[in-house]
Amino acid sequence: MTQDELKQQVAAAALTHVPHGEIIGVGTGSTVNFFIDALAGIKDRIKGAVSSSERSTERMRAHGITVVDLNEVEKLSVYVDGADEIDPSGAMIKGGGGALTREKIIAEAAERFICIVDQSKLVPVLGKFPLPVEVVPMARELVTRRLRALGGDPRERSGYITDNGNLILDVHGLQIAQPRDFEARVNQIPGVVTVGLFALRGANVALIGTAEGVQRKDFV
Ligand SMILES: O=C(CO)[C@H](O)[C@H](O)COP(=O)(O)O
Repeated sequence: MTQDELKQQVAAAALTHVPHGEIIGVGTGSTVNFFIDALAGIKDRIKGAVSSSERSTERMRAHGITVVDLNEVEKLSVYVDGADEIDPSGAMIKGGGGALTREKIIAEAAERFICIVDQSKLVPVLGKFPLPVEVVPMARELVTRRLRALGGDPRERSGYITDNGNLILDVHGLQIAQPRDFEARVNQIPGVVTVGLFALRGANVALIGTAEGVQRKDFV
């Protein structure tokens, strides 16, 4: 099976987690694109979706899925999103697609985070994928120095501006053995908008696309 087929398979499996008559949270990325396309087939089952990026909003609207402002939503039981890496505790690196801030906001608002990944995203320790950090432009050099002091090699994502008008530093060379501690430390650097480490609020369920079918992993 190709990687795209694995993504498509896991995206279809996530439909069973979509609650009837509710608004759901929808993430960003190529795996989520397959989920949005599958969701279109059952769009009458949901009231609408909260979107984590302009790209996902556009794709959902093209399918006739109603996109709702998070501020108008009282209850969000489920958020479906991909990840760049996920470790055995359900902690993730996200933000390869640059949507980490809105993703983290929606993840925090949701009762359950359903992570959809193909098996290549499973890692024993987070950090091989460069950790994205969204930064207010005037703090670029300050945050770069602080991240170096934490052992990383931050590199600005060239020519990229987030949906919120900020830049992204991709931090190479990390081995994040204590993701919750590391997330808290990076969050505290002034100028950091969001670190793409989702450990303090990790996944509740991972659906993993493998050549042998979709596997499910629950995290406590
Ligand atoms: O965090 C994300 C976007 O900001 C994505 O979930 C992550 O990059 C995975 O993307 P893909 O499904 O394309 O591999």
